[in-house]
Amino acid sequence: MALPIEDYALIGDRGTAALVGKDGSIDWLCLPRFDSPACFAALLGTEDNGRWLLAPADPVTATSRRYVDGTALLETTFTTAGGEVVLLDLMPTGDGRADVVRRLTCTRGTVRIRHDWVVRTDYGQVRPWVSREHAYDEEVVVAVAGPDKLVLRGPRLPRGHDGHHSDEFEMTAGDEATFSMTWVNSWFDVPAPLGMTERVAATTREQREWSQRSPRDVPHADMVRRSLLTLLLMTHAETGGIVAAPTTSLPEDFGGERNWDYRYCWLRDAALTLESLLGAGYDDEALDWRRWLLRAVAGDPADLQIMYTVDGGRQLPERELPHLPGYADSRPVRIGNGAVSQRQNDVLGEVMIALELAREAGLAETPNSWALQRALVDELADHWDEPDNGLWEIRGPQRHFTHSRVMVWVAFDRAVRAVEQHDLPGPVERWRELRDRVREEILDKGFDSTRGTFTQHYDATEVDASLLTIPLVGFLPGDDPRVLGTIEAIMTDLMRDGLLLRYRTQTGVDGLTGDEHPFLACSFWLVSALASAGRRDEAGALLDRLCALANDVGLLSEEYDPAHQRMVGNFPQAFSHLALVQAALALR
Ligand SMILES: OC[C@H]1O[C@H](O[C@H]2O[C@H](CO)[C@@H](O)[C@H](O)[C@H]2O)[C@H](O)[C@@H](O)[C@@H]1O
Repeated sequence: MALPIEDYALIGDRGTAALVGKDGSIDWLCLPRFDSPACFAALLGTEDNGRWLLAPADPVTATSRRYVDGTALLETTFTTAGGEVVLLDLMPTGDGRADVVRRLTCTRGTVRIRHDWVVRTDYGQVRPWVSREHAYDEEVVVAVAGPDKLVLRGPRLPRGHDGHHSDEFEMTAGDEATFSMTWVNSWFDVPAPLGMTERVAATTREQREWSQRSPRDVPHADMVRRSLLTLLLMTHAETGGIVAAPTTSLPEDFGGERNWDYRYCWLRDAALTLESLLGAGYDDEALDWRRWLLRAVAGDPADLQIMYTVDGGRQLPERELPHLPGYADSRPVRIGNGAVSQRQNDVLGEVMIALELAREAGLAETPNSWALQRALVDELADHWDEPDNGLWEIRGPQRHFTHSRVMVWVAFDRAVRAVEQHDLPGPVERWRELRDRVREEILDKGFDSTRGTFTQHYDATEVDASLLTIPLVGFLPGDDPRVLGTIEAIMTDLMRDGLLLRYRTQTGVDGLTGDEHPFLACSFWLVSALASAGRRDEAGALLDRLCALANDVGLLSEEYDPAHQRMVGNFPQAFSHLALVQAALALR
């Protein structure tokens, strides 16, 4: 049985990432890429679906964790009656390899350690062939199945029984034991051992240098730093693609069907991530992502997808994995994502905002980069009035979602500004005319003058938390009475225990069964909207409360269940962390 979501921490090498539990077990790891099949999938099943445990065998009386300052190196300290042992977990970056390093150091007394290495490839389903081999003057344990080869190294290698490789050994104060696991394709030889000391030092240095550039003149500067570093870990180093989260199917509703695969690059989430990185002064990342975008979207603008694989691939068909029982029995476990074929009209607006910010940060347009934006805006100009599935990717009927309409306005607005302010070529008269038309339409059909609020879609009287972005994208000023009315209506209708729901599921708008919990990004948007309305004290108090919801190492999932005080949904979630950064910047 997996731990509560908040009991996990993230380590990663910017190619993939792992979740390490407070109990010393790595319960989720896909190798070599975020969206590769998992070789440790206990998170969505049992330890027999694969995990790697290193922890005291004796009862643990206390556990504490922290990231080594400014890095994603995780340190877990276990105390037992007999002593104390510190477990350092990391995935070295920057060398193009896929390694996990786990170093145990006994700091006090004597501690008996339990080691359990259970590899199950293909999302916890396939038992590999495991053998001992000699390579590079040492004995190693090698697990092979299909395309995967996993090589375990260490001072004491575990022995096989019942599909597990296990061991127990004693450590006394001053002892150190370092284990590593390396993935290669099965047709390659066992790779050379890692230059451990040098790679650990280099990873520490790289991450520290990067995170030291994070802004300090913002509230919750440490949380902002951790969020930015978490977003960096979700950015694929080689391709520049940014995943929405490193997990699949952590449920939005425990025991329910709202279980989705987030290990892909949504244009919306990636553009918003980039906006927060640029806002925090990280300009270099914009170039990598723009290159990613140009490659992913290349071709006919009519073929634009709302999400891609991290290398820009277009195929991510949704399917279920019946062999996994799911986190807390939440079935089905899904891989791939059916939302890929949806129409979501907000996406281009998000992309145009991010690219405008990049331009303003000094990233010059190339002929290709502007030609692409122009082609996409022209394509939108031919379809701007069509209904869509909205940013929440509802699986019910398509609608004219007010948020999507506002983002259509944004797309035309940023295109007009590119011509007016950056001298880029384009049919500015047509874009201006469409921008003004969609604006009038929104104010006419998306606003309920009786209640004084914008509405979820043109046929609804319901509100939706996405409307909080209206002042943030510049559609109306933050102190406009229509914005203030919308903030009030959202706080009245969607607040649950001080946190915001995205929308009320009871209307059936999303075409799904079950309910969901407050969506953390929406509460961060409320912070930003309150700040733009001049209500900075209220905004600051809400930001304090939201930051306090992060787990002990500063990570947030997608949603939060205030009644049971637990995290819900995929973890850690870029949407939550990027919105945290933007909220803190709004209160700078
Ligand atoms: O709630 C239904 C939808 O949930 C997922 O989408 C959510 O996550 C996306 C990635 O962070 C985000 O872009 C979107 O705005 C969220 O609603 C899921 O991926 C969808 O398939 C699902 O329909």
